[in-house]
Amino acid sequence: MPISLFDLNPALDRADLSRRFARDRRVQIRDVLTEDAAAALHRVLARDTPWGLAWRAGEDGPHGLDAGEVARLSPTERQATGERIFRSMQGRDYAFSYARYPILDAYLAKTNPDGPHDILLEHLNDQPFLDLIRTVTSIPELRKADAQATLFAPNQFLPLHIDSHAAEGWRVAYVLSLCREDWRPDWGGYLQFFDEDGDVIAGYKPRFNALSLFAVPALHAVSYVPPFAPVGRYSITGWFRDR
Ligand SMILES: O=C(O)CCC(=O)C(=O)O
Ligand SMILES: [Fe+2]
Repeated sequence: MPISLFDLNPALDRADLSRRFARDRRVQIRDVLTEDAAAALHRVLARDTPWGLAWRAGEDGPHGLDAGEVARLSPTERQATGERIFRSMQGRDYAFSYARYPILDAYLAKTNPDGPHDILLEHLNDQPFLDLIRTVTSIPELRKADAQATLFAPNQFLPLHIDSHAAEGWRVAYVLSLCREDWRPDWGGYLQFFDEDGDVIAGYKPRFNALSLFAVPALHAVSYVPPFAPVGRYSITGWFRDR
């Protein structure tokens, strides 16, 4: 029998998770999948995902490059992009940089029909998973999820923002973290939550097989991954929507 990419851990304490989400508007579900499913999904990210690049530097962007476009960037273009991002963050402009593979876009464009990313997207939108999320969040209207694979490599980051797309039906953001078990806190890449004064009120370390959920809008960021971190802040992320 092929290994499933998405078997939920049957032992989750849904009542406890739901109490925590109601209290904090966020919760992290550790060991959300079975060990085998999480390992299979990690292999898809580490071996079978054609990573593109998402970046922005102030008014320049957001840009979404696919893997082929990234491969064709000249060293001069790479350096110029890095400098633009650097200057934006030195000042007050918004910028970001991370590797990504847009799973929903690829599904709709039939880029790799019935490939592992398509199967994953179907599981994310299947009743067992949506039921878990509806129960934990107590939002019965949640009806679908989009998805992208993301990889924050050294020197990448996603600064403070709020996911302000409520008008498009975004209700709950999710990050399924699929990193090494022994991620060192000093390697950055935390999903951090902030108060209005800029103080960090919570932060989730990159983990293997942990699903973070939070109601949006909310002030959050992915902290900078320093040059000495190993490549590997892998996740599947997106939003659960009510329409
Ligand atoms: O990867 C994460 O931890 C969060 C990603 C995020 O905030 C976003 O894509 O809007
Ligand atoms: Fe976000």
